[in-house]
Amino acid sequence: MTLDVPTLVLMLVVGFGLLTLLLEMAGRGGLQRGELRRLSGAARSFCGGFLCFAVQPWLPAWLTLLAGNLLLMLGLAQLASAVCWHLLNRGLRVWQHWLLAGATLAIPFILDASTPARAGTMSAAMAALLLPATVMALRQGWRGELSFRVVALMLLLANLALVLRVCFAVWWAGGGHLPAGTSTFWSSAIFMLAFMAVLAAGFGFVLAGFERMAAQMRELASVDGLTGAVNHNTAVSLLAHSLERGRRENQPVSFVMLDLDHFKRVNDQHGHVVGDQVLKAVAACTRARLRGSDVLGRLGGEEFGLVLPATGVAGAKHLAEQVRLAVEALELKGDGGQPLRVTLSAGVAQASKSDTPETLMHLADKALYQAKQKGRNRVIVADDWMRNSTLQSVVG
Ligand SMILES: Nc1nc2c(ncn2[C@@H]2O[C@H](COP(=O)(O)OP(=O)(O)OP(=O)(O)O)[C@@H](O)[C@H]2O)c(=O)[nH]1
Repeated sequence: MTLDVPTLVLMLVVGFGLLTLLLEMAGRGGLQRGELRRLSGAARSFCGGFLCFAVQPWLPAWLTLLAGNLLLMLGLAQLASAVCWHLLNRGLRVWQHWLLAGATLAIPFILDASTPARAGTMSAAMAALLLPATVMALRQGWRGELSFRVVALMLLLANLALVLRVCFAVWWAGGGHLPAGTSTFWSSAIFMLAFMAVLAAGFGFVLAGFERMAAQMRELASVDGLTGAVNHNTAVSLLAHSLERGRRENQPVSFVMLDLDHFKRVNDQHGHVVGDQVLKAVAACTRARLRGSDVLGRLGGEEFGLVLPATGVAGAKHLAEQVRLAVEALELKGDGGQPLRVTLSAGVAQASKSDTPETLMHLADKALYQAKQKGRNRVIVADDWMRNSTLQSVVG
């Protein structure tokens, strides 16, 4: 198979056209992220730019070169901006806008220059526009979505190809040439390679957008938006997992149920906004006392649960007591800015070999009930009597 420049140009027109279509569909399908809108703008500009080169035989060369290079330059700036938005949630820096403006204004002046001079200058400007985004994608993007690594590698390849083209142009302008006048072909082919890498980066970007959205959906489905604690279902699943692991590794597992005392009064006296702030503060102060392997779950309104792997009843009681004291010491503010104090009660239970998440939570709930009965603001550990009555109620 032999490849010529018009075929390569046409392939890029079709490729960027498909990317534009894909991004349009993704946008309509709900993937309306800022960076993908910018990427869509970039894909349109690239498609338009290569279309200008494709119609070169039928239009004045100066017009197609001017419009084509302008659109490619604009596309690269939009691509760099999309990378910035994806990684840092911000647009291009002011100096990048100046670079774009300078490169754009320079285009009309280099149209009359020799082919190597024009190719070298344009490629250098394009590489300069793309370089900050490439470095950012390699440094920050590498730690993000796996598909973004494709973007980072393809941007690196595009940058390398553009730099290679600059070197080739310098060598060419200095009198070097390839046999049988193939210099123009190779200069164009390296240019096309750079934009094929940009095209691949574009498709990688779409995948990264989907990957990020899927992660956000997973988080939304498992985490309580107000407190950041995992929700009820997730807490139960994680407790089941910890019980299974505890049995296999012969390690104790404990569960603590925490409930704010007279929380209804807080809401009634200070309103739901203050109530929400209290819940957030209690969750944050509890989380600060947990190990990395512990789990804080929001089981319902003002009720939280702690899943404590590799923790016996003494450790769990100690932790619950620490949380109780820390919550009691929290300096909160009511709706008028007046000091507001809250307390909580806790029920602690250590799992037996045969416990399921339901029986263990039921047991901790019994202990919590007794803590409330005994006057609140205290920690009660489930005893044998509670365990027997729990078993009877579960079996019965
Ligand atoms: N602000 C706020 N309040 C909530 C939320 N979820 C539940 N609540 C409130 O929490 C209160 C729970 O009240 P109760 O179940 O009577 O319990 P309590 O007043 O804490 O009394 P004890 O548990 O017996 O000490 C209710 O007023 C609910 O409206 C929430 O997400 N935000």
